[in-house]
Amino acid sequence: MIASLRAFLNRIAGGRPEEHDITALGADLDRWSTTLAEAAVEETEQVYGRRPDLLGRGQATWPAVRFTHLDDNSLEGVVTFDRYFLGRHGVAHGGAIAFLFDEIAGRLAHLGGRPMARTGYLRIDFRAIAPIEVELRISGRYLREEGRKRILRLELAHGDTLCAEAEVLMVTLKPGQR
Ligand SMILES: CCCCCCCC(=O)SCCNC(=O)CCNC(=O)[C@H](O)C(C)(C)COP(=O)(O)OP(=O)(O)OC[C@H]1O[C@@H](n2cnc3c(N)ncnc32)[C@H](O)[C@@H]1OP(=O)(O)O
Repeated sequence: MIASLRAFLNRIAGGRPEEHDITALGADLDRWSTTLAEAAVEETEQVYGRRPDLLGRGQATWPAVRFTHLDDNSLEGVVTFDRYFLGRHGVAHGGAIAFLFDEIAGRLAHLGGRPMARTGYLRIDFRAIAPIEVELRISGRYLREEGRKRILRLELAHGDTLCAEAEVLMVTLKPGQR
């Protein structure tokens, strides 16, 4: 279903359907919204975004990263921004890159069984355009750990071109902190 939803969003973003198809699609979506409302559950019970075994952790609105290497202190992977993540002129939206980086930072921060942490800052430099619909490389590693603070470095590259880099602070949550 998630793969279908991802493909659907991509088609919506890249398509210009006929008027009658737009009307029919809206009606179909409304019907499904009603059905899904009846299946609503609490956050702790939901499946969406909670399947690390699936591409994109089982959520359709996250750029689908495929990790090629994971150890306790670093990760590498590939990602393709599809049409849904277009900013303009064939280039990925900067917010999509921020979304990608925050998610990867979350993954990196919790490697090696480290305790739960949240993003304190995510400082991004956009160095070159990140084209959509081509495979890009992502990498992340620990710069240092200081008490509750984990300082991480992330990179997004197209071939030899560095598209974006970020320094991220992840802060270990205190007992009882949400
Ligand atoms: C597996 C997939 C998981 C996906 C996870 C995705 C990650 C996310 O998106 S999390 C959502 C976005 N982030 C948030 O909502 C966080 C909101 N902020 C907070 O909750 C808090 O500010 C929090 C937890 C980051 C830090 O607060 P708190 O626990 O009170 O820490 P606090 O005692 O103030 O600071 C601890 C240290 O971090 C430093 N610090 C905290 N925030 C910052 C910051 N923005 N800039 C610089 N330093 C900071 C403090 O200076 C302090 O340093 P030191 O120990 O040297 O004095």
